[in-house]
Amino acid sequence: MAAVQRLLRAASSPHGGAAAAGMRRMATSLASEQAPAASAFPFVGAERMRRPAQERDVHWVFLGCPGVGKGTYASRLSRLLDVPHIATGDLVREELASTGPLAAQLKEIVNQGKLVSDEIIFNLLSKRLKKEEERGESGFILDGFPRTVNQAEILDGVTDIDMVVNLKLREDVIVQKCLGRRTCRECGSSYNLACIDVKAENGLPPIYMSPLLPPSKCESKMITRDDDTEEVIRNRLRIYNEMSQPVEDFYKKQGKVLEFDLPGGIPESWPKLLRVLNLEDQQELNRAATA
Ligand SMILES: Nc1ncnc2c1ncn2[C@@H]1O[C@H](COP(=O)(O)OP(=O)(O)O)[C@@H](O)[C@H]1O
Repeated sequence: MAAVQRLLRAASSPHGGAAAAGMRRMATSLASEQAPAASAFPFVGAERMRRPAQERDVHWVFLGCPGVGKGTYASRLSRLLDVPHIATGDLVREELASTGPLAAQLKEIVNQGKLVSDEIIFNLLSKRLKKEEERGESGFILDGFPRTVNQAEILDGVTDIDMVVNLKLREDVIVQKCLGRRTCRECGSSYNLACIDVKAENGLPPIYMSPLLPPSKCESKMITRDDDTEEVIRNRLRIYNEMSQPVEDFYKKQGKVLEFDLPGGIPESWPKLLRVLNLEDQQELNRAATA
């Protein structure tokens, strides 16, 4: 983890761009600190999953269009496996909500649905990883990062990503889901007011997703993200297809991508995801431990 951090710090330094070649060299020298390369789909080994989180060393990436549900499933898996869920969008929003020097600059970029610079992202990420190291945490489930091939290459230079889960959902549903997203301004819980019920068409399956309504304590405190307007959502989808789709191809070439078509809302999708990840046993073990 320290190696990942040092590299991300180097990438976010003012000389980061010019130091690309140096970064590669650094990555090579840091390689000796890394664990031996994992097989493409280590999660299929149930034994590995039964080991404590420190030994399991989960290094996963969640890809997928804005609003597809990366945060929902990545955070559930992070609780199940006891590894940190690191969402760069959350790091950006924390910075936005602060009085830090970056806040005004970030607001303009994010509210237009554009990507913030790699330098800023590496900076935020390296601060987050430093906290993780101080807390003695290990492993990660990354959500919203990498979003460009450049980010993927830098990450690839320093750490071995075991698996990339690519969540997929039809675009018309994604727009409805983003428009329905709400967060409680007090406790930070996420909800969705959209009731999605679309028929099968043009070879696409029907899909039903019930709304995820807030409990009464949160009802009057719902807020909508400034970048969840239809215009900005469509812009984010366009930018995703242009900048982040190539990241899928980057990892596909490495044989690390698990494609996951969401069959519906959480009640339908979560058990299916656990099944394909071979994690049903883990859920049972956690239940037994907390019973
Ligand atoms: N890896 C990244 N690279 C560049 N910009 C990012 C990255 N992660 C998040 N952002 C910025 O934060 C915004 C919100 O990100 P996120 O919460 O992941 O949104 P989404 O719902 O679009 O997946 C993005 O639109 C972008 O401006």
